Amino acid sequence: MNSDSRIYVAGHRGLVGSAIVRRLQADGAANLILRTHHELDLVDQAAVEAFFAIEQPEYVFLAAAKVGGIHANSTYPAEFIHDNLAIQTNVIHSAWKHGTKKLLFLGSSCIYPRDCPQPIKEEYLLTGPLEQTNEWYAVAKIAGLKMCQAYHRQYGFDAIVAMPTNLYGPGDNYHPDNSHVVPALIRRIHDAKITATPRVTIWGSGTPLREFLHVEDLADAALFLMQYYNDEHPVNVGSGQEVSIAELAGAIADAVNYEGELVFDTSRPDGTPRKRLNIDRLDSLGWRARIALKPGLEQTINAFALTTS
Ligand SMILES: NC(=O)C1=CN([C@@H]2O[C@H](COP(=O)(O)OP(=O)(O)OC[C@H]3O[C@@H](n4cnc5c(N)ncnc54)[C@H](OP(=O)(O)O)[C@@H]3O)[C@@H](O)[C@H]2O)C=CC1
Ligand SMILES: C[C@H]1O[C@H](OP(=O)(O)OP(=O)(O)OC[C@H]2O[C@@H](n3cnc4c(=O)[nH]c(N)nc43)[C@H](O)[C@@H]2O)[C@@H](O)[C@@H](O)C1=O
Repeated sequence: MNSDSRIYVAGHRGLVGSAIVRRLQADGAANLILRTHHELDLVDQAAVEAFFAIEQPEYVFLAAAKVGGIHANSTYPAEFIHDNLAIQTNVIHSAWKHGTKKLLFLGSSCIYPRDCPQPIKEEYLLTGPLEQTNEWYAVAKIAGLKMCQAYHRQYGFDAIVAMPTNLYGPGDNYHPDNSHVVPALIRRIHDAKITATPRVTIWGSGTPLREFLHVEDLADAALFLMQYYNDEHPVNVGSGQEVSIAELAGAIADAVNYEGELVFDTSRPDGTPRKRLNIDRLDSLGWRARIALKPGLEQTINAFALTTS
C-alpha cells in the first residue's frame, strides 16, 4: 500500500474510520475513496456491488458497522444482527469479486466467550457462551470473521481480521444512551460540571474491568496490519491498560475537575466482568500501543470540550 493506492475506508465518519482517514492523510495518501452512509448504504447489496464495480478499490478498511454500547446492543438486537451481517457480507464479497488486493475487517473483544481465561487469546473464540447483552452483535461479528477466513481459504482473498479492545478517542459517538462508557461518562460528567449538578449516575456496580485503547493507536495498528500481516488468524489489538469502571469514572471526574458525587445505579447491567486481550501475537509482529489512558482521556476530553464550547 502506498500514497497512490486506491484506498476505501468504509465508515470514514465514525470513531475508527475517521482516525484511519486522519492517519492515512498524514501519511500522504492521495487516493482515498470515501462515501457517507447517506451516499452509500452498505446494507444495500446492489448499491455496494455497483460501487465496487465502478471504484475498484485496491485496499479496504471495513470500519462501517452498527455499533453501540451495552444499552444499545441489548435494546436493538435485530438491527445489530441484521445491519452488521448485511454490511460485512456485501463489502467482503464485492471487494473480493472486484479485485481488492487486501481488506481489513474489525472484530471486537466483546465477541469472545463471556467467561474465558484472562488475558484472552485469539484461540479462545467460540469456546464458550457469549455475553448476553451483545450476543447478536457478537454472532454477526463472528460470522464476518469466518467469512474473511473462508474467502482466504477458498479464493486466496487477502482478508485479515483485527480484534480491538474497547476503544475511545476523538470523533466518538456521544449519544447519552447508545454510546460506550468512555464517551457517555465524558459527556455526563462534563455536563454536570458545567451545570453544577451535585451527583452523576454511573451505570452498573462500577466493578467490571475494561481494557481501553486510544483510537489513534488502533488506526496505527490497522495500517501496520494492512502493511505486514496476511494470515487468516485474527489478531488481538489491545493496550494492556485495564481499569474498573469506578476507576475510569474517577479518572474522568478528575480530568474534568468535577467534585460532585458519583453514584452507581445497579439496576443497569454490568455486562462482561472482564475482557483483557492477550496481545502476544501482535507484540511478536513488532507493534505496541503508545497512548497511555490518562493522557488519552485528557486529549479526548479536550477535543469534546472544544466541540461543545
Ligand atoms: N468503538 C469500540 O469500542 C470498538 C469498535 N470496534 C469495531 O470498529 C468498527 C468501527 O466502530 P466505531 O468506529 O466505534 O463505530 P461508529 O459508530 O463510530 O462508526 C461506524 C460508522 O459506520 C457507518 N455506518 C453504519 N451503518 C452503515 C450503513 N448501513 N451504511 C454505511 N455506513 C454505515 C456509520 O455512519 P452513520 O453514523 O452515518 O450511520 C459510522 O460512520 C466496528 O466494526 C466496530 O465493531 C471494535 C472494538 C471496539
Ligand atoms: C466495545 C465492545 O464492548 C461493548 O460492551 P461493553 O464494554 O460492556 O460496553 P460499554 O462501554 O457500553 O459498557 C462498559 C461498562 O461500563 C458501564 N457503564 C457505566 N456507565 C455507563 C454509561 O453511562 N454508558 C455505558 N455505555 N456504559 C456504562 C457498563 O454498565 C459496563 O459495565 C459492546 O457493547 C460492543 O460495542 C463492543 O464492541
